[in-house]
Amino acid sequence: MSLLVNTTNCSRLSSTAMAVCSSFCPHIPTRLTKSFPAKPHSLSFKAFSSQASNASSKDELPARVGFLGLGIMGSPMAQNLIKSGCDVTVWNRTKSKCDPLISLGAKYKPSPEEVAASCDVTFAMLADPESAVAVALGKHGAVNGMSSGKGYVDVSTVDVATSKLIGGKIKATGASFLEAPVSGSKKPAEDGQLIFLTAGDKSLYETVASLLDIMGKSRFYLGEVGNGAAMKLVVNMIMGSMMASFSEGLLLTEKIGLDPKVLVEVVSQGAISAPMYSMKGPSMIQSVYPTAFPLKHQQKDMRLALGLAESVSQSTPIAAAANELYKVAKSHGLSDEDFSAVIEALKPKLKH
Ligand SMILES: NC(=O)C1=CN([C@@H]2O[C@H](COP(=O)(O)OP(=O)(O)OC[C@H]3O[C@@H](n4cnc5c(N)ncnc54)[C@H](OP(=O)(O)O)[C@@H]3O)[C@@H](O)[C@H]2O)C=CC1
Ligand SMILES: O=CCCC(=O)O
Repeated sequence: MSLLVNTTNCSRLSSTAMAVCSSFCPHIPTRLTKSFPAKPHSLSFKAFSSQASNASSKDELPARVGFLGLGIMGSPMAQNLIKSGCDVTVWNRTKSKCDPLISLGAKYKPSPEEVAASCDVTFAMLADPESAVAVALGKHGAVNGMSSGKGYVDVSTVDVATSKLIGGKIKATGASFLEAPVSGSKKPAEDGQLIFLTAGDKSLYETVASLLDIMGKSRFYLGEVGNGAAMKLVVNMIMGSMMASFSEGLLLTEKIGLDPKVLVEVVSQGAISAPMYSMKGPSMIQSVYPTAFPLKHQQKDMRLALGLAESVSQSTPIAAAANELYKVAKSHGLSDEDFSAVIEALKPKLKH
């Protein structure tokens, strides 16, 4: 059950929430208004699970926040925490991506282990299950720096088994674990408008609620570890199929002599309207794909979603067909383009 809370940004949090927020971000005075990133819309709705409605009521010690993984998503998320006054320590495999954040005031540690050891709560935003495991559990991985009283929040998109593996090892140190994959892409990450799909330790969820609210517009608490990962995969499975279907529509419109720009407009006014179509349609028509969500990650999510479906014998033929298109697009060197480049897999020159 969800409770909808009408709010604009942290400046509208309750005084209790603000007090907890400032305890996480010691440089934030109780009045937060100017410290938080501006939200693009003057009014937005925040959806919280019913259990989360008092999530900011706990009195926590001041927290040092770690952030591992500074790619398209991790960088702006960490940046929003820093801009909000949080005490943030960063690490990224490619060190140069830490530099802009260090310029903004972040501290740097040379390994996930050292970040986790020096922070109360550590977030991880990694590419895929393999990198999430490597950073959490590998040599000098975060698990080596975890102990009772600390928390690890994995916001990467991974499968249920991976999340359970990481969560289990983290919890074995006495620390808490929360999975919190996000819906929303590069721009929502920059604007602090992500949607968190969380599951795991409820106490950690409550502890980091104010931090999630800096980076996002809503958060769902879904129970035991795996539920957040699974929900995220279902959402992205739908999105991947939608994009593949939209691609077919754009190309068919053009083939029959109609203007695909008009199709985008027609779609935007009807029941199947989706921001994704209006945002990406115009550039797809021009065959340009500025990367917000890399195609390789969308294909990874289709693969993981199909595995999830297989595990419960759920038939997903549409998603399976869409996945094949993403695989074709990858095989033609489009992995690092935006996932809307899947349309290229339907063009004659790319046909096998
Ligand atoms: N982009 C989007 O719109 C969204 C993405 N997501 C998900 O968020 C996660 C991150 O996505 P995004 O930021 O776009 O991806 P990027 O590819 O931009 O960033 C991936 C991050 O993972 C790191 N990484 C990759 N492999 C390893 C490894 N073996 N060891 C250590 N670090 C590694 C990269 O480090 P390095 O810089 O050194 O390469 C980088 O920090 C993914 O799980 C994705 O599915 C979720 C919602 C939206
Ligand atoms: O995982 C990527 C999600 C992208 C989006 O929600 O727009």
